[in-house]
Amino acid sequence: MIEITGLNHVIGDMPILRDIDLTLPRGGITALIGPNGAGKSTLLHLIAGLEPRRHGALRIDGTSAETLSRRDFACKLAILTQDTGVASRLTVADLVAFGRWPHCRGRMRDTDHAAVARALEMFDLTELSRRYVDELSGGQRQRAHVAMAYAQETDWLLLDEPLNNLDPRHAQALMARLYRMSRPGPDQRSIVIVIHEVNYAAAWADHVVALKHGMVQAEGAPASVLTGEALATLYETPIRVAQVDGRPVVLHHRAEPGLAARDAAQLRQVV
Ligand SMILES: Nc1ncnc2c1ncn2[C@@H]1O[C@H](COP(=O)(O)OP(=O)(O)OP(=O)(O)O)[C@@H](O)[C@H]1O
Repeated sequence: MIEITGLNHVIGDMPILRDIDLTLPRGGITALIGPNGAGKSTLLHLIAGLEPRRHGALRIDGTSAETLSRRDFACKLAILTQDTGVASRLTVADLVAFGRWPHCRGRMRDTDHAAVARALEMFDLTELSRRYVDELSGGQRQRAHVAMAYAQETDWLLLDEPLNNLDPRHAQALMARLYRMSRPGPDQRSIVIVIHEVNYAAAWADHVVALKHGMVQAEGAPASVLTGEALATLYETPIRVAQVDGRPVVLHHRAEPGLAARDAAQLRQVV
């Protein structure tokens, strides 16, 4: 598990994260949700050591983050940030191979090539492997970056909005793969994922953490965090939640009750 205690983060004189005490369970999918600017990316960056942590403690699977070397850290935890940049004149296979750097330091062995091939296959990229990354569509490029993080073969996978640019088929396929790899087994991964479309959290997450104004507003199982009342408070907008197949379905697109029926009635009158 990842244990965060007393985490505070300030940029200039602006508090970004405040008094975060959080335990992210090992195995399964933890979804980080919350409005724009809540501090979700900052929290992932601090966990991954991309930004210096000045206040608070971080333990990863029982080991204090300070005692891990950069290389050990990179073999334990991979992060996909929102700002991946576009790697020009790099093929998909080359990009994914970057995920092997902490293991091979640029000297790819058979095991590294095999890991790259697995990652390409896992994310439906085998046919695109020789294409240049800057010639891919946004969704294909996003999948290539997720594959790079996956190829790092770490216990922990931190993904900041990996569903960006993905169409429903690929978004669902990605969540299904993450779900499968996070189930118990010898290669079980622990996934922490920032998601804006809360229905993907509702459908796939085991644990949900809701952040607002740099603080944890709620955490727990999807059914306990993804209620209409809690989400309306979190996002400061009307939100209704229905139940389908025993899981919450979040209706945030037009949440006023009866609106669709009234629209339809009005339309009938016009016609
Ligand atoms: N480099 C920076 N300098 C100043 N402020 C920053 C910097 N990076 C982030 N912030 C501020 O920190 C706060 C949290 O940002 P963060 O990106 O962590 O939020 P988020 O929850 O991931 O948002 P989003 O959903 O929009 O991606 C925001 O108010 C943002 O403006």
